[in-house]
Amino acid sequence: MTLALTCMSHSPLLEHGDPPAEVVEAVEGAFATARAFVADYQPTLVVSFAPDHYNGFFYDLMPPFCIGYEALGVGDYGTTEGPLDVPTELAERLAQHVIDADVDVAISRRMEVDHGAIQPLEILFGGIDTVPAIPVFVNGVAKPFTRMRRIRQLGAAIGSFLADLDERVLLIGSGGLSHDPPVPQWATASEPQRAMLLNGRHPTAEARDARQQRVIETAKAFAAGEAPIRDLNPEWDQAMMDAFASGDLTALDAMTPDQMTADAGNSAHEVRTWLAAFSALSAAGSYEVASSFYRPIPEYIAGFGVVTARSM
Ligand SMILES: O=C(O)CCC(=O)/C=C/C=C(\O)C(=O)O
Ligand SMILES: [Fe+2]
Repeated sequence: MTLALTCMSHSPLLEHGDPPAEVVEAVEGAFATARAFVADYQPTLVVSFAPDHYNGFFYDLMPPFCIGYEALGVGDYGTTEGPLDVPTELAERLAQHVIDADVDVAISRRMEVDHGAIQPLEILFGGIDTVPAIPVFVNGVAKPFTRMRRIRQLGAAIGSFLADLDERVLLIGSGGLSHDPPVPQWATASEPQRAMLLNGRHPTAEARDARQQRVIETAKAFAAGEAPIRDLNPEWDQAMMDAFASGDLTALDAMTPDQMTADAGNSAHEVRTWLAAFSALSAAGSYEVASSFYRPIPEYIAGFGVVTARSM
């Protein structure tokens, strides 16, 4: 019936990075604003668009997007491990609706989700099973990428289902604007990294720690100006946020995956979750942005944004 939205960057460095206190305070303030927006809206259902970082989806079978009928947090970077409260029958109806709308979405009856899906739930709701939530995986790190038009169509199909429900639905889009954290790329990966990208499910504690430590060390080097990764791109980020706020999402159809990578980094494709969420929101009619926060934060390797919006 009504739709609202929170899109936010996530970062494995939220608990492991060390930005200046003033920056941490500003980010906490943006989270508090989003929390108040959500508390005021009182959602009865969450639909969460999130990427994965080779914790739940691997190159042995990599869909562009996937609806979870059941889901489990894997517990990476200190996030909560265990089941989300997924309304399975509703998720099944959602997937059927999306497929009927000519978007051939994958489904999972046991979706494993990582910090990308879990951090917003923890930040906004204080836990991963405090509100019914349907997770929708949107590939944001693993080539090949769909065109942005396709993400807009996915969001529209999901939004048209949600807009007819007798529920107060909060849409979440999780992930970066510009950023290029050290997620291995198949083309340049070592053999051990390729084995992880292919099927690295359920790593040992030591293997997970080694992966995580590499990200933490890269963030320190990046903040010192010494990491071989792409710079943040605040102009690109602001243009994306302006486009989402404008309500004209078709303007983003012209973007190409290669240019997005070149402009804003390998993980800038996570912004697809924002497009899916805004496109779903627009299915309920015009919308307005209620709050908007942005900071380029090298210590988090992120052009870091937090936006809330609601249909009018
Ligand atoms: O384990 C690996 O090697 C992958 C690294 C990783 O998970 C990095 C994640 C970074 C983000 O989620 C981000 O900045 O959006
Ligand atoms: Fe990410």
